[in-house]
Amino acid sequence: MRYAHAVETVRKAEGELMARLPDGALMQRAATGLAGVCARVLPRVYGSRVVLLIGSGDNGGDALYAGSQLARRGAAVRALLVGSRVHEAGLAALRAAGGRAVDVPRSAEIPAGSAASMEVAAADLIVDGLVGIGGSGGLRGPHASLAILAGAAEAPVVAVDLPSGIDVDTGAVEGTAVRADVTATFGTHKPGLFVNPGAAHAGVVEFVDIGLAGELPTARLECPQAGDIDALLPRPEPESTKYRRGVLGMAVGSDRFRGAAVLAAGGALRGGVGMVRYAGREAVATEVVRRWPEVVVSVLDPGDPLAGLPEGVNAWVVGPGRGVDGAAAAELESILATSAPVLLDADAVTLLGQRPRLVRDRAAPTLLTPHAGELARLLPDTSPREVEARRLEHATRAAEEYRCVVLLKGSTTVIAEPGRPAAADPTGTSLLATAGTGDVLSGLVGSLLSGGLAPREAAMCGAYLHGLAARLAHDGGPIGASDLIDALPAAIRALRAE
Ligand SMILES: NC(=O)C1=CN([C@@H]2O[C@H](COP(=O)(O)OP(=O)(O)OC[C@H]3O[C@@H](n4cnc5c(N)ncnc54)[C@H](O)[C@@H]3O)[C@@H](O)[C@H]2O)[C@@H](O)CC1
Ligand SMILES: [K+]
Repeated sequence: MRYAHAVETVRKAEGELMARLPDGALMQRAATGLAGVCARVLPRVYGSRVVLLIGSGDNGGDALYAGSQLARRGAAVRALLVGSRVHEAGLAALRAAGGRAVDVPRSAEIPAGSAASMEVAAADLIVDGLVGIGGSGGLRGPHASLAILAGAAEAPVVAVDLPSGIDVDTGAVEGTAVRADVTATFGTHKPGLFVNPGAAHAGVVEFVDIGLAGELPTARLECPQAGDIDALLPRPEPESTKYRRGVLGMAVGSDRFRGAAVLAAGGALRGGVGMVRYAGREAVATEVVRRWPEVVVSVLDPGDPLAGLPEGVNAWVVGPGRGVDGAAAAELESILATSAPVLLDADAVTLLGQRPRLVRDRAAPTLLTPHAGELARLLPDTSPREVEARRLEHATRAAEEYRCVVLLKGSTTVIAEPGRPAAADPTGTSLLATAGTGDVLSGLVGSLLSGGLAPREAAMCGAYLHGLAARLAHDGGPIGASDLIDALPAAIRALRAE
């Protein structure tokens, strides 16, 4: 598991650790780790041209000390000083090691042909020490110009602690931010490194241990790795039966959206469910069985559909392609009245917006799996764009307001549960942005719920496998939701191999 802590927590932990260590010891640890990351990114250190972008805080100090270590190993190191101040001891160390510093004019624009722009263009490696956890908002003035120059340069960019300009606690990017190839982060991960758009600016994140672990409380955000998912995933045991492995009820699809039912059932079957019990109209049930003969169907009578809902299931998936009419609302209410865990997706999430108490007052576990548009409907005065820009914040708010677990789908899938650290899925990919992939996810997560995982853990495992399956299914061309289903067994096998 990778753990991320909010800025306030990092500062407190660093303060406590610093009080017990000699002056400057933490910065030396950070700088040594950073220099090691830089040395691995460069084909060779000796003779390389390294350009440091230096702001006025300790983030610049880390970069200056790391630069001094690289200079001692024979790199030609230039520091571009852009802040109103500079970390003096770091600068002295760089100079003593043979590095040079150039003052960048404080004007907003850095003209082409200026010394700074030529240094950046000719670099073999660019180190972003503009701002770290002390940053606020998008980059301003010459900081922004340097970030843009670094983005246009050929050289790889290593960010110090985090890419300057991303919001550390949320991953929001409001204005200009550095785009890094590698981020060397100190002491603990920061939430913005795991959540887009911040995550996309961070590149590969390398953790540098500065001995902070003992000072840190419970994480704000967790990012599961293959081994965590493997450990959580229910496995069939010798005494397993189809009932013990889980019976999943599915109220999905409609005459208009038959494919949603077929895809959701496929996601469930390949997720390892013991049995799928599909409930729906005859035409849909026929399609489901044609594609998946192992599904047991309950054909619902249009005159009295609630009477036909199967009993004895140990989790439900409701909503994809089901519609938002009165019958769908009555069905949702009836399923939420059971004591089984229920996953609500798509139309069921939309219906919930008008009836929040259905979930709020529920004793049994409930999991919502909206995309940004659906989540926006659950929160008054919130637009889908706002949800996309600050995913973690909005998923957390919805989980608290509806007192349930929320998996927010999208560019980074995040999972929130009141009183627990949020989780960010690391496998997401834009390959998943096609019709029907959400239906597959609902079935997959439903199968894990029916297998006995709690909603938060089922959501974490489902999101991870869903993204991994997309990556495995991809062989250069586009993929569809059906390909994801086919790739799920390989994704589960790959967990063990990783
Ligand atoms: N506190 C500690 O114990 C340690 C801190 N370390 C480093 O110190 C960093 C934090 O240092 P600081 O607290 O000095 O703060 P930063 O170096 O992150 O930046 C603060 C400075 O940047 C300016 N600034 C903020 N937002 C800006 C924006 N959007 N555009 C332009 N300028 C902006 C501020 O005016 C301020 O002068 C960490 O990220 C890490 O790199 C490490 O050395 C490890 C130890
Ligand atoms: K930085």
